[in-house]
Amino acid sequence: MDVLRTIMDEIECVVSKVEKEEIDRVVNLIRKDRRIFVAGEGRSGFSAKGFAMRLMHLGYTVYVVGETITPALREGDLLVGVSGSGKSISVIDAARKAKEKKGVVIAVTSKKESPLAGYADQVLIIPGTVKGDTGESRGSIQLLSSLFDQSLHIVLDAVCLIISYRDDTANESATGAHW
Ligand SMILES: O=P(O)(O)OC[C@H]1O[C@](O)(CO)[C@@H](O)[C@@H]1O
Repeated sequence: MDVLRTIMDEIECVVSKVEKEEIDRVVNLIRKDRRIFVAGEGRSGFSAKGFAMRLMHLGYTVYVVGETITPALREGDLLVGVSGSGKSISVIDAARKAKEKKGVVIAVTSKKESPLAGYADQVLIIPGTVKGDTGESRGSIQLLSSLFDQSLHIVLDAVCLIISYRDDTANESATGAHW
């Protein structure tokens, strides 16, 4: 089996199923006049941090939930919770707290019917295989949540690219924000 070819085909299949309208609504919720918090566990957390870093390069005020100096979320702030399964407790908890504080919640997940999605004002469904999927329904040769993780990274980069077009942010300016 050509493993690389199969992985590329799997990613293309998942990314092609992401709703463009959901991406547009997510882009519209990301504004410079509101603070943005990201939350995620494990590999989902790594992608959430990558997303936060790129938004910082684009001039947004971004924090990672759980980091040492992350402030409290306030009314009107945005939480982007990332969980393929939609079941990771710390991410659900962050979403619940954000709603209690009258924040806006985006859930980036594979599962529309998950606990995380239940707290969301807006979902971004990336229908890639996640760790709990079993049998035929996995639809992937890869282990655990790899297919979700890979597709997630591409979709969040697409969100950042669309934001850069909207804000007219050039590569040079983003480079200037890089450490
Ligand atoms: O994306 P989820 O479902 O919240 O899972 C978070 C992480 O949990 C793990 O199973 C273990 O950290 C990772 O594989 C996964 O990225």
